[in-house]
Formats: sequence, C-alpha cells, structure tokens
Amino acid sequence: MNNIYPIFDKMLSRADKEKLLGQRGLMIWFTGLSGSGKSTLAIALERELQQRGLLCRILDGDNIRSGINNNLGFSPEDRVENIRRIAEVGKLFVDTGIITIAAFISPNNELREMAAHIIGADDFVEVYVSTPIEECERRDVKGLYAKARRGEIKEFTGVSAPFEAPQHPALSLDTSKFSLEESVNRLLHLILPKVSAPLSKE
Ligand SMILES: Nc1ncnc2c1ncn2[C@@H]1O[C@H](COP(=O)(O)OS(=O)(=O)O)[C@@H](OP(=O)(O)O)[C@H]1O
Ligand SMILES: Nc1ncnc2c1ncn2[C@@H]1O[C@H](COP(=O)(O)OP(=O)(O)O)[C@@H](O)[C@H]1O
Repeated sequence: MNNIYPIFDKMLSRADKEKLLGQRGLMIWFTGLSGSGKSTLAIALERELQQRGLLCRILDGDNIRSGINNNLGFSPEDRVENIRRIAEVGKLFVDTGIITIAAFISPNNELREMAAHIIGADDFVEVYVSTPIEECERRDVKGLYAKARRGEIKEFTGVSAPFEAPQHPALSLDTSKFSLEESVNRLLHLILPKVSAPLSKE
C-alpha cells in the first residue's frame, strides 16, 4: 500500500457503533443457484429483523451488478472480482454494526472462502439455499434457464458453468421443501442470538 495512510486508529470503533445501534454487525451470506430463493429469503428476513428493531442492509445483484460491479460479467475471473468487491463493501457495513445480508450465487468454495476471509470468519454466516436445479429451472423466474438451454447465455451457473455446494454451511434451506415462513423461522433461530447484543470489547 504505497503512500496510503489508514486513519482507522482515529475513527470511532465498531464497538461504539454497535453500542449506539444496540446490535452486533454480522454478514449473512446466501449462496445458491439462480431462482433458488436467495433474494426472496433476504427480503423476508430483513423485514422480520427490522420489525425487531434491528438494522439491516441487503446486498444483491440488483444493487451491486447494476452499480459498483456494472463492468463485470460471469467469467470465472469476473465472478472472483464480483465477490471480492461485495465482500469488501459488506465488511464496511458489518464494521458499522449493520446486519448485512448478501444474496449472490457465489458458486464455489474458493469464492465463499475469500468472502469469509475478507469479512472475518467470526462475522460470516454461510446459508446454503439448496433448492435443486430442477425446481429452480421449473420456476425460471427470469426466463434465464430457458435462454441458457437454448445457448443464448454462456457460462450460466448450473447449466454451462459449475455450482459447488458448500461443505459446512451454518444452515441449508431447500425452498422446494420449506415454506418461506419455515425458512425465515429457521434463519431467525440461527441469527437472533448472534446479533442481539453488541460486541463487548474492541
Ligand atoms: N451466466 C450467468 N450465470 C449466472 N447468473 C447469471 C448469468 N447471467 C446473468 N445472470 C444473472 O445474474 C445473477 C447472478 O449474479 P451473481 O452476482 O449472484 O453471480 S456470481 O456470484 O458472480 O456467480 C443471477 O441472478 P439470481 O437469479 O438473483 O441468482 C442471474 O439473474
Ligand atoms: N418456499 C419458498 N421460499 C423462497 N422462494 C420461493 C418459495 N417457494 C417459491 N418461491 C419462489 O421462488 C422464486 C425465487 O426467486 P429469487 O428469490 O429471485 O431467487 P434467487 O435470488 O436465488 O435467484 C421466487 O419467485 C419465489 O416467490
């Protein structure tokens, strides 16, 4: 870092911000195929947390790939850069004490491990939305699977690009088996104890 002088030691600490908010910052990282339910779960979870007085921020394709990452595509290299920037931005939110909910395909362990490393393993909760591809394709919310099958989209995850399932997610949710309400209840059970109190030190 040539000629870069961080000012972190002069800024108010994360603990100060968490005390102000009365909550602990955390990254909830959804991974899964297109159409598996990541965005739907993120939105429903945010509403439930906000109703409990907890401040959240969703990061997903709509606010990231149309903005900060609008120069990136879906090659393996671009997916790495996509996830790297998302993790760096996510870390800023987490360090502000905000419960941050990321909804990205993030299709392999290396990408997710990079995100966890940038954010910090203690602040990173991996949730695998494990809905089978058959169901995602049946839903085909955006018509992308049909286009991919016709060869109109290259490197489409699950069709012409790989998806590697996480090995040890904190939670797996198959939305073809669980209702949205059931999934959100499982998420709340996992997350509420982790975010309800600010960090005591720092
Ligand atoms: N080639 C290809 N492969 C996969 N997905 C594609 C592709 N092209 C466009 N889309 C749309 O982009 C959304 C996935 O973006 P992500 O940023 O989550 O992908 S990744 O984490 O970088 O793999 C994904 O949105 P979601 O349905 O929300 O997952 C798709 O709508
Ligand atoms: N139990 C469920 N949980 C979540 N989504 C569901 C469920 N059942 C059906 N769906 C539908 O599946 C689709 C998932 O799309 P979306 O949330 O955009 O997925 P992703 O963000 O993973 O691409 C939505 O149209 C949603 O209404």
